[in-house]
Parts: sequence; C-alpha cells; structure tokens
Amino acid sequence: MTKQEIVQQIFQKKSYLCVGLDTDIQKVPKHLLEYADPVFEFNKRIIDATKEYCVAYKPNIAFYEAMGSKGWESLRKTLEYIPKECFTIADAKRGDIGNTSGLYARTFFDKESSGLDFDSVTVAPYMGHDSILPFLEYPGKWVILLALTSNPGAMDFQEIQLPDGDMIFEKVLNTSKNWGSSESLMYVVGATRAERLQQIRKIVPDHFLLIPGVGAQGGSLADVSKYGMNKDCGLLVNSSRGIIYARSDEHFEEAAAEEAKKIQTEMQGFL
Ligand SMILES: O=C(O)c1cc(=O)[nH]c(=O)n1[C@@H]1O[C@H](COP(=O)(O)O)[C@@H](O)[C@H]1O
Repeated sequence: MTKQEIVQQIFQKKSYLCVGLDTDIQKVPKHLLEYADPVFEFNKRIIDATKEYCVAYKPNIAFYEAMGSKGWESLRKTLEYIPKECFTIADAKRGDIGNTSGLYARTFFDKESSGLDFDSVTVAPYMGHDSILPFLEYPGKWVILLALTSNPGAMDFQEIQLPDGDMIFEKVLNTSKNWGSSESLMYVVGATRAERLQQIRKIVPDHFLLIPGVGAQGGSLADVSKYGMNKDCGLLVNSSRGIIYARSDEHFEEAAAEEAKKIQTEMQGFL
C-alpha cells in the first residue's frame, strides 16, 4: 500500500486508529470457544465492529505463534478477512543477519511462500542496515523500525547519550532514515513518550509514526496528536486491549465498536 493511499484513507475515514489484534485465547469470550477456530471468530467480529472507525490492523504475532500451527492458520485467515483498504501490520519485531532477515521478509510479505501478505512488519534496529534492507527489497511493503518504545525498559538503552550528543533513539532515526524513504519506512514511538515527539519530528518530519501505548498503557492521544502530527497526519495510533477486551462477555463487539468510535471521534477533532 502506498503512502498516498494511507493518507487518503485517513482523511476519508477521519481516523488514524490502528486496532491491535492481540488475541489471547484465554481472554476470548466463552461462547466463542465452541467454534473450531475461536481466535479467528473473535477477530472476525472485532474487525466487523471496528472497520468503520480505523485505518489499520496490527496483529501481534506472539499471540498467534504461541498457539503453534493452529495460531498461524488463525493469523492467515484473519489477514484475509481484513478489508483491503486497511493497512496491515505484522507486529513481529524481527531482524537478523541479512540472509535470515530475507526469510523473515518472505514470511510476512510473500503470499506464495507463507500464505501471508502483510503491508508492513515491525523490525528491531539493533543489528543495523543489513538486517533491515532485505525487508525493503519488497516494492510496496513497509518496514516499521523501533525507535523509542513505550515500555519502562526503553530507558535501559534508548535514551543513553552518545559522545556526539545524540541519544541512541536519535541515532537510530538519523542513521536509518535514508535506508528507505518516507514511502517505505515508518518508526515506532510509544504514546507514553509524547514529550519526545517534537524532537523526533525534527529528524523525521515526513515519516509515518506508529504510536502504540494509548488505552491500557495510559498514553495521551491529545499529546501524541499535538506533538506528532504532520501535514499528512503522519500517525497511526494503536490500541489493542483497550478496544478488543473492552468487555469479555457476549457483548464484546458492541463494546469494541464503542471504544473505537470514541477514539475516532477524538481523532476527527485533531485532523
Ligand atoms: O511495536 C509495537 O507495536 C509496540 C511497540 C512499543 O513500544 N510498545 C508497544 O506496546 N507495542 C505493541 O503495541 C501493542 C500495545 O497493546 P495495548 O497496550 O494492549 O494497547 C502490543 O502489541 C505491543 O507489543
């Protein structure tokens, strides 16, 4: 999917919401457990309930991998079910030596090989350019590189100041921004780190940012939008648990729709 198509969808739907499909079999409402594939049944209902309010879906691969081959099949069916206009993110946080990264890229981007055809994959920057470039060889696909993450452990490395004055997350942005372009590379910045967004926008004014951490992790949509938005919007803000587990009984779809709509309405005001 092209940047222009993403931007068009954002302004059409007046939303930059990404719904995180972090589907935990232990949290799937009981009445769905009688189906052959409860994870897919849950996702299908969540997608139907939220597709009007969001522009992207992000299944976190851990939830599917943990279920073995059954989980991969639920993931494949879920990806097929997501409406074509929605941007899809494989949140896999991959990255390895070049030839291995090539296989990870094939896993998420090459339908003939794996059955999966995501628009993008999250990648860790630690191993450097040759771990990222194999993902960028797929035309029309995106790498979403971790820059400043939402978790407390982000402080362990990402904000260490280097002798040239850059913090490590700034070095990641400065070094990687020319590996691809703003048409193929996005960055992850946690919503809990909104105070850094102005600084980040000085380095990557045009790139899209994937911002997880509103909802369950307590990040502020208002702050993220105020400091992170650019002329194209430039933001995809993710909420997973806050939407998909808004209720855990047979009314979970209505509750998910309500939560997604609430966020979309707020977003409309910021666009
Ligand atoms: O790459 C991510 O999506 C990610 C990066 C980050 O810094 N923090 C973060 O929470 N995430 C992911 O975003 C989702 C957040 O889920 P909720 O906290 O339930 O909304 C999870 O799938 C996380 O793995």
